[in-house]
Amino acid sequence: MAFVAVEGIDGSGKSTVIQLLAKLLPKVYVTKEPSDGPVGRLIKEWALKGGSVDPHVDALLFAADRIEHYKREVEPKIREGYLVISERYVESSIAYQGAAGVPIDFIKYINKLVPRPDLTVILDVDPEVAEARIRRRGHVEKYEYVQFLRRVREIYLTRAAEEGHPVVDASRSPEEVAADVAEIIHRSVIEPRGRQSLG
Ligand SMILES: Nc1ncnc2c1ncn2[C@@H]1O[C@H](COP(=O)(O)OP(=O)(O)O)[C@@H](O)[C@H]1O
Ligand SMILES: Cc1cn([C@H]2C[C@H](O)[C@@H](COP(=O)(O)OP(=O)(O)O)O2)c(=O)[nH]c1=O
Repeated sequence: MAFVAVEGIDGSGKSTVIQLLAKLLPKVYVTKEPSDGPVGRLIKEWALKGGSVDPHVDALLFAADRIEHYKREVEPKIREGYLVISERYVESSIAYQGAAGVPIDFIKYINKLVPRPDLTVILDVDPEVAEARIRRRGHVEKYEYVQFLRRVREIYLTRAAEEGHPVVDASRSPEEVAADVAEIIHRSVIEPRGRQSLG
């Protein structure tokens, strides 16, 4: 049916909001990157724990995981008629590996093998707020430090302006954020498909 990517820095509330979206929208299939596949596991067990010496390696691994994720999981579920919502997709690589110094043209090029989503929504929150939320959650990972997340946020917002991605204020309650995101998905993804099927 359609494919939506929900993006934002760690602690912006993606997982929390996506769980609420699954209750607000029809026939939702939830997935995420890095995936649970072999490349995704390598990323989580090695790259994100500081194993990789160069962020280009991270970009390549995330791109490889994404191709596998899209072809094995996302594409089949779209064909089965689901509204597939992925927590993170290409914009995460552009924002995070871009902030780590990898040229954005390189990141775009290695992600050419997967299609653009029907919609990308950016959850936006001050990195200090996000960091405080993460601290309450527990483990902090390689890419989760405030000054780094400030650069990640800037790239997300630049990309949103360039590509027309809607940006949602994620500093509010999960319910308010989820209601806004659901309305955006309804307006730009679900309703246009309803009109198409009406001919
Ligand atoms: N809107 C919110 N307001 C306050 N706390 C939140 C909000 N959304 C999520 N949290 C909390 O912040 C932490 C990170 O949320 P999570 O959904 O895991 O973020 P992400 O998936 O973007 O890293 C969790 O402990 C969660 O309960
Ligand atoms: C998908 C993706 C994630 N990341 C980073 C963002 C996060 O800090 C980290 C893990 O993603 P995260 O959403 O935090 O997964 P989990 O909740 O399982 O820890 O990977 C990239 O740097 N590039 C990417 O392309």
